[in-house]
Amino acid sequence: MFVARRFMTSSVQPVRVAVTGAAGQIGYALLPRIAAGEMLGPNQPVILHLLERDDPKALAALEGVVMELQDCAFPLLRGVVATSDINKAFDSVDYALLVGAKPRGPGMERADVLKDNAAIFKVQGRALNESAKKSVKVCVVGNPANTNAMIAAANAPNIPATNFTSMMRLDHDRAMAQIALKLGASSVADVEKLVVWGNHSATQYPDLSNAVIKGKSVAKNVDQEWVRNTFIPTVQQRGAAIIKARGVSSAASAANAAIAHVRDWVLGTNGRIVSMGIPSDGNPYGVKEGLLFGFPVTCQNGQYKIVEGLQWDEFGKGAIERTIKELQEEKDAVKHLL
Ligand SMILES: NC(=O)C1=CN([C@@H]2O[C@H](COP(=O)(O)OP(=O)(O)OC[C@H]3O[C@@H](n4cnc5c(N)ncnc54)[C@H](O)[C@@H]3O)[C@@H](O)[C@H]2O)C=CC1
Ligand SMILES: O=C(O)CCC(=O)C(=O)O
Repeated sequence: MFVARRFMTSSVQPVRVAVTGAAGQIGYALLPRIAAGEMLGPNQPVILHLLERDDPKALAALEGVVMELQDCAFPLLRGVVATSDINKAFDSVDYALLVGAKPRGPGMERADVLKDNAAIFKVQGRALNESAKKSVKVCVVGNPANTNAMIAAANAPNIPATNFTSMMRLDHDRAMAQIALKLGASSVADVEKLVVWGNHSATQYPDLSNAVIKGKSVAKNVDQEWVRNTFIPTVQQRGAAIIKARGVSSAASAANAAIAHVRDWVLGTNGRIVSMGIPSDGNPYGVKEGLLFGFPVTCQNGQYKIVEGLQWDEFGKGAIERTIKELQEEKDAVKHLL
């Protein structure tokens, strides 16, 4: 299936954005926002490349999504390629949001979908290598996101490994919201210098030890009992809580986080710290190399940079060790795909 539509001309050249799993629930929440300019800015026209499984139901649903995108009459949307052909989907793309994968159900951990999903990311890494621009920026959302991003990078030798990132932003935003709720911040945006380290899983370490609200230390205004027994488990288990409540996994908040992840990477964070899953090679924190790990970063001119100099206390060191161990176990389980 191939659908392309032109609307109007502009002096700014359109960029190509691939979204996999485009007919899924995150895709449905994500695509109108990309087409509206929320991800790449209000002056940047886009051509969407939408990939779905070669399955009649999935492709019929995708056709419906394309019709709705047309019906929104987004001025920045300069074309839509809707396809189950992976090379067409990644042809000359500047950005790729790899969302399409099997979500976990109630009672499962994210690592439980590793076996089913890992193979998808080998194929997609290879196809990106063959068809995408060498400068393509990749954000992996499909779970387990960190390890999937590592697999895709390992199968795309012509694209810099640093261009493959995984989404930790939902965890970051969840943690910001919990702190703002606890301390009655007038806006979540007042919470700064928060970090979510490690894996997008129940071993992640949401770390508020450096966080501030309007310059005031968060850690000094909350007790350790709340941090360890409420804040950290709430953030770590939020995905499961949403699956339990909705019957399906988070979609609106996941799409929002994907938009924020790519927007900040491309347009910059103005000095604010955000959490991104990035290759651990050469990191200043002594995290084992060869992993895809959530780090604090700032972004400028389309590049991310790890924020240096943050400290972990003994509790933090233990948490970091656990999340490294889990990522290493995931890596060992997929070594045949690397
Ligand atoms: N990193 C994060 O913070 C989050 C990750 N997720 C993950 O995102 C993924 C997608 O979630 P939903 O959209 O809710 O799932 P969904 O099941 O609603 O949609 C997934 C879509 O991907 C498609 N798909 C599956 N394999 C594909 C392939 N090889 N190529 C192209 N399309 C393919 C399916 O046909 C389906 O339309 C899941 O793995 C989920 O666990 C979800 C929320 C947050
Ligand atoms: O939890 C899951 O497995 C799916 C959604 C997700 O990753 C999340 O909400 O954090």
